[in-house]
Amino acid sequence: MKLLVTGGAGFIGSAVVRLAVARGHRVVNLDALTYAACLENVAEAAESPLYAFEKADIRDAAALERIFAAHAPDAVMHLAAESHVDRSIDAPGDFIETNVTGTYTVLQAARRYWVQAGRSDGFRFHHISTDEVYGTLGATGLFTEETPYAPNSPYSASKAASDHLVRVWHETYGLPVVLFNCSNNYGPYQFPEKLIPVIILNAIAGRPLPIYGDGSNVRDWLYVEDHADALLTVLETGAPGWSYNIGGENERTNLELVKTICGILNELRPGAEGSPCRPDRLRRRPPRPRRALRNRPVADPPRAGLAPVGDGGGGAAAHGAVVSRQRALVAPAAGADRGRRAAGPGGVAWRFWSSARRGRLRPSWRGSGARRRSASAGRRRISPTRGPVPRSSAGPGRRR
Ligand SMILES: Cc1cn([C@H]2C[C@H](O)[C@@H](COP(=O)(O)OP(=O)(O)O[C@H]3O[C@H](CO)[C@@H](O)[C@H](O)[C@H]3O)O2)c(=O)[nH]c1=O
Repeated sequence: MKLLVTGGAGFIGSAVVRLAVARGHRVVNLDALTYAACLENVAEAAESPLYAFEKADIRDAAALERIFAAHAPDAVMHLAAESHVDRSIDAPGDFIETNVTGTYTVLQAARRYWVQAGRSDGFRFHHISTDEVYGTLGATGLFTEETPYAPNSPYSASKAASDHLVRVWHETYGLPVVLFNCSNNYGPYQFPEKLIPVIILNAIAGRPLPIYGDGSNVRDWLYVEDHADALLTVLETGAPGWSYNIGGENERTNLELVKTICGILNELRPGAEGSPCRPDRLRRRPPRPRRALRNRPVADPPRAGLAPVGDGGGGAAAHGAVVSRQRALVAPAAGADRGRRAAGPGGVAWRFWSSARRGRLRPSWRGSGARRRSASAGRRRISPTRGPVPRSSAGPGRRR
């Protein structure tokens, strides 16, 4: 397949580009190279004849038209976005511009191209969004694809708006779209403004470790390469008009996560100057506005399946790279036939498997108990008017 990946020099986008090229897809990386993007993130893939780069802004309709015509992609994977919640609180304008106007402009360009190319059924527009659109979880439960949208920050409101635009380009114009909402990604090349790279870099440098509130907010952590794997898998097997939640089934409070990272760093650099990472380095920061705190005890040891890669040198390690030990796999639902039936015609239900927590492979899906409302996994049909709507569950968790 030939993929047009917007934001392919960013954190999640570059993981998609690297994996897609490694799997033999042709990839056009479209990126404006704003502050959080870096072509080093795709240096390996860029050596491949399968790879091409186009520097462009997703709000530039003329550039998009040229790029669609020049490369004739089979699918768009739209990841270009402003993504940092804190920045959106300080300066929301860029988020509206890039995430809303930008997504609209890409949708229009994709639609025009798709119509001119004869409205191929095989074309796909994949929109990669966030579980932030669902807002705040209670002390129990998980987000599902049917959770009502309740964004709490300018960032999440802009992503919610973009999700609605994508859905409507399917409803109104028939564009074959698929929508993804993921939990917190971590892994190589993450820009050091998010929690994990901030903590790693500060700890190594002997600086204070900033924790918002009392650190009891809970996040579900998804290894970025597992996320890329899920996105490419659904690209090959998923049906248009559906949305999928993607999570790592790996919930930790922020405080537990920070302590885990400290523990790992202390093992790796015992007695080194600037280390060890001590609790007295924790610095409480005021909680971010409009973010309720939830305190939910997590039973398992707070190791979080994280292990560092690299030696603190350049590349990934410079951004505080971590790699998941549990290596959550995207696998067809146990009893793939049952999964297929649950998901509806042409679709496959996916579950996330994890060896985390008890050190062995086990399904992170725990069946159709009270927390999970049905046996169909992690997706919902966007358009209820175009076919049966499977009951859905298996969304990532998010508690603040
Ligand atoms: C940067 C930073 C964050 N935090 C807290 C705030 C949150 O409760 C938690 C994670 O913060 P962040 O790493 O900024 O990520 P968060 O706000 O959850 O949003 C992320 O996760 C979302 C997916 O849920 C993505 O859509 C966003 O693009 C991404 O930024 O850690 C701290 O306590 N200290 C910090 O220095």
